[in-house]
Amino acid sequence: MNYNIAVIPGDGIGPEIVTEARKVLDMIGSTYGHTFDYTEVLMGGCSIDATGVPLTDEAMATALASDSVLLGAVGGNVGQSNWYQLPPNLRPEAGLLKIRKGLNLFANIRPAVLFDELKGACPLKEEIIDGGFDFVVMRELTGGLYFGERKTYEENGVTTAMDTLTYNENEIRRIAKWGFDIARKRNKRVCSVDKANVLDSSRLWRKVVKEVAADYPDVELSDMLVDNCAMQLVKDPKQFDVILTENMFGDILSDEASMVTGSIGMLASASLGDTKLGLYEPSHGSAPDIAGQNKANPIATILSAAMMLRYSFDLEKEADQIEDAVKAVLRDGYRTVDIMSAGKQLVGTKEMGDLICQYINK
Ligand SMILES: NC(=O)C1=CN([C@@H]2O[C@H](COP(=O)(O)OP(=O)(O)OC[C@H]3O[C@@H](n4cnc5c(N)ncnc54)[C@H](O)[C@@H]3O)[C@@H](O)[C@H]2O)C=CC1
Ligand SMILES: CC(C)CC(=O)C(=O)O
Ligand SMILES: [Mg+2]
Repeated sequence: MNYNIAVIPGDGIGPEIVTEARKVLDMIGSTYGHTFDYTEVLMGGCSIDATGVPLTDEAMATALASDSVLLGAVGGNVGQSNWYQLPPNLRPEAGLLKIRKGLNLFANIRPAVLFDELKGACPLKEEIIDGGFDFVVMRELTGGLYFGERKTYEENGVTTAMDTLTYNENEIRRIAKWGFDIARKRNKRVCSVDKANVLDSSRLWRKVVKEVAADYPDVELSDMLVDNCAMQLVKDPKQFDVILTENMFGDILSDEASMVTGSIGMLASASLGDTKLGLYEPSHGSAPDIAGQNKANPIATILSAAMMLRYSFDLEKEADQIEDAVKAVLRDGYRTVDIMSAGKQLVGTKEMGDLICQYINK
């Protein structure tokens, strides 16, 4: 089969990690007789430099016409630049928000799995991670605070800035169904995370999630406040199967979840909607502090490419083979610097990609 993939390398480490994911896709393609045709698309800071905007209409049209989208990361240097003072629609991240909304990708799946091979890189105590853990963060992706009305205004000589967090019941219902459907294929437990003790949007969230739960009597539902969840993730990650939550809470909790798996460089992600067209990207950002140094861990992007094969193209066997190759490379002791521990062999971005390709055919 032939598949058309829109590729968005983006900024910072984006081009380096996407190169490795493409190598792995090509290796799996040549093994199974699939062809992946790539069309490169600009988004983020590189698009602003070239066109003046973070995502052009033409780039969006290319993504819409593709079978699937592979993304590295976008964004500038948080510590050292004034990027945050640009108007919201001109920040590199605005391209990402626009493409998620434009492709109607409201369901973001971020699997947090502790590979046996990486227990040494996990900061949690041995008795906590004994037996490993495997949960997913199911994050609503096109609503909430990142898409609400915002403004900065002067009143009585005082500058005030405002962001709004809005959800309607339909947006909550459709993501809740995704959460319960995924739980049904896993260990049948949904933990819905909100801030219903304070926020009206969370009170509605909790009510609608309970209504949806009535259609899934085989799935156990629990509710948890987000501050407690942040704590429980490091106290006892094994308790979770599917964490169902809104956009900003899911953004923050998934970064925390990544660290208990060993590194942010390990956490893959799939953004999906009502069609087979999905956007696949690592959960991390453009990591400007290590860009261009062959230090970035490409595994989150490579595992995201495996998710593309599974969710957009129904290529289960091929996706399994990539995941097995990643585990085998880790089992044999190869590590990028973010997951390095004593007695292991340090490799760079490119070498990690090459190793995973070699192990696909072992
Ligand atoms: N999906 C996206 O495109 C995202 C973009 N961003 C943007 O990225 C830029 C940088 O944001 P930060 O807050 O620094 O977050 P970040 O995720 O880029 O980096 C945080 C820390 O994790 C490390 N790190 C990230 N990915 C890594 C990898 N694959 N291998 C090894 N180490 C890795 C970085 O070196 C850094 O120390 C910002 O402009 C931000 O808005 C942030 C998150 C997601
Ligand atoms: C633009 C941000 C919402 C990107 C991000 O941090 C994420 O999706 O994890
Ligand atoms: Mg994030």
